[in-house]
Order: sequence, then C-alpha cells, then structure tokens
Amino acid sequence: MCSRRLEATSWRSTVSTLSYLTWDQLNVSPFNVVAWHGNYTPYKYNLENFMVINAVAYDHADPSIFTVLTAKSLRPGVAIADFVIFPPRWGVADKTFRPPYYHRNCMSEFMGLIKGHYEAKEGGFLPGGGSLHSTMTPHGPDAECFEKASKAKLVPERIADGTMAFMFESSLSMAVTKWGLKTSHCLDDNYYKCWEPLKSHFTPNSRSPAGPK
Ligand SMILES: O=C(O)Cc1cc(O)ccc1O
Ligand SMILES: [Fe+2]
Repeated sequence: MCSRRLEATSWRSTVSTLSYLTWDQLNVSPFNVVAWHGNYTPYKYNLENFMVINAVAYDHADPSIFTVLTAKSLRPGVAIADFVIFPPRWGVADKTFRPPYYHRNCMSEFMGLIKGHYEAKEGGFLPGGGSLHSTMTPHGPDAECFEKASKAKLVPERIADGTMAFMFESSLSMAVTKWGLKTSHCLDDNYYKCWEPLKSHFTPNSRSPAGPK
C-alpha cells in the first residue's frame, strides 16, 4: 500500500487548488443511468463508519494507513490509486510534529474537502474545494498550521472534528481539464501564498536533547 518508495518517473510539478461543482449543480448523477457495465454497481458508503488506525507512540504515519479503497496495479505495493480519508480522530503521538510533514513524493495527490476544516490548511481550503499536488511537488501545511503545531503541547487532542477530507493518491500523473483551469473560473491563483509567511527555523548545529528511542 505504501507506494512512496517508487522512483520518480516524472518531474512535472503542479500545485493548484480549485473548487468543484456538486452533482446537483452539474445537474447529473452517477445513479441516473440506464445500466452499469458488467459487475460495476453504484454504491453509497458512509465514510464516518470507516475505522482508521494511527500512531500511538511517536512519528507521523504515512497517510496510506487511512486507505479506504485501493486500485492495485501490476506492480506489488504500487497502487494505481488509493482512496484515503482524514476523518475525526485522536492525535496522541509524542516527540512529533503532528500535522502532515513537508514532503514531496512520487505519487500525485488529489485532495478534496467534503466538510469542515482540513487540519493542515484550516482557512485556505474550503468545502467543495480540491487541490492537486503532482508527482514530486513539494507541499505541506500552511504557515499558520506550522507555527501553531510547532508550539503546541503534545497532549492528546481531537483532530478534524466535524471534518471529512479525502485524497486520491496515484502513481500516475493527473491533468486538470481546460474546464477546470479556465472555463470554470474556479482556480485559486493564490494557493501558493499559504506558504509565503513560513519562516526559516533551520539551525544546523542544534541537537535534540532526547530524541525518540
Ligand atoms: O499533503 C497532504 O496534505 C496529504 C498528506 C497528509 C499526511 O498526513 C501525510 C502526507 C500527505 O501527503
Ligand atoms: Fe501530500
């Protein structure tokens, strides 16, 4: 399931957020068809019922632990797409920066917010919005989240109450349609600004007095 070890095949970078329209607004529905081909059947599942697991010692576990559905490829351990959720849960990890770490990886990440506030971008990512971080594009929490989490006392805390965010994580590249980029007028040209206030705290000679054992 953890496809992050796959070597990069593409260095094309895209970071963008957009708002998408609901089936109602588009006036279509995946259920409004005469028949579905073969064994495919539309199925509605309440994501609130999915029981996620998480780190109980230290460190931020790869989000593939939150995989609800996976579409396997022919390469073992490399998914065509994992469907992952970020539901309400407890955060208890010690000695850890608890929000998503800053990273770039070989997978393309398309995220969406159904309701609430995504923990890594409380203000800038609205319900009905989506973001695409393509293969090897660096990304992570916004500046506000970084500052808050860096100073927070690591007591057990609720994360994402009232929230449902999801991600399609794919070993393939995704392209945004012309409709999404232009015609819809829904592209957030200012998305990158959520990282602009980040300050450098890099102190090359500092050592943690008591790192994880
Ligand atoms: O980028 C994101 O916000 C999604 C994400 C969440 C997380 O907890 C760790 C890695 C990751 O890509
Ligand atoms: Fe990510």
